[in-house]
Amino acid sequence: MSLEQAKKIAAFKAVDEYVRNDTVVGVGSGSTVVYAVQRLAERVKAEGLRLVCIPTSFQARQLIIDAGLVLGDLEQNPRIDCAIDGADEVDADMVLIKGGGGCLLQEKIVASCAAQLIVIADYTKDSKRLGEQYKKGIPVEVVPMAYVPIRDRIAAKYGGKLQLRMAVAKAGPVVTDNGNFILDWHFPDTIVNGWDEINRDIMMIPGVVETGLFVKMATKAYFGLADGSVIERSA
Ligand SMILES: O=C[C@H](O)[C@H](O)[C@H](O)COP(=O)(O)O
Repeated sequence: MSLEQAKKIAAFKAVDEYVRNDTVVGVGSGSTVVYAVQRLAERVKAEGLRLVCIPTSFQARQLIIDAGLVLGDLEQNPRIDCAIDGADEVDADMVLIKGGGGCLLQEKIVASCAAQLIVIADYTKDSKRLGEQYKKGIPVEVVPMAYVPIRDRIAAKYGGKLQLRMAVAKAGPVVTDNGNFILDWHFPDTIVNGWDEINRDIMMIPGVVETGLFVKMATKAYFGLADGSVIERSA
């Protein structure tokens, strides 16, 4: 089974188990969420479900609109029943790295408004510790004018290297949906836990907007496996 199939079975299972009539759904970002939106649209059509979908990015908004789903926002729906989102890595304690695709701030806001954050992923995201499989570091979204002092402070305190994420089809850095830059922190592999404190500490640096560390947020994770099965992990 391909990686895409593994993403799809995880996404379908999450939607089937968590979404029912009148659910307000947070729609995450990334390549796995595409399958979740596909399944939401299929079920709306087949079962006549009434759903409201709250996007976590420009991409998610487009997915919702293109699928003909009802688009909502936090002004009208400050309480979300479940947010369904991908992850770059999930550790044994259900700490997540997110933001590999540049979306983390709105994802964390939406997840914080949700009764449940459900992670959907393929088996390459399932790790004992962060950095075991995902090698692109922990994204930190920062106000552009502050990227150098923030970079230097995190490196001085915790070690490792922080790289300004550069755009591919544009000269210069990636600019997030919120107009910010992203520093990817390639943290030293001596850091294996204590992410809650590290996250809080980094968040206190002026100019840090959000980190891609999601600690104590995910309630359940579905991992699609190569053999066609899906395993679940709960917080
Ligand atoms: O910035 C992107 C988001 O945090 C994604 O949810 C995360 O990168 C996982 O994306 P994918 O499902 O494409 O692996």
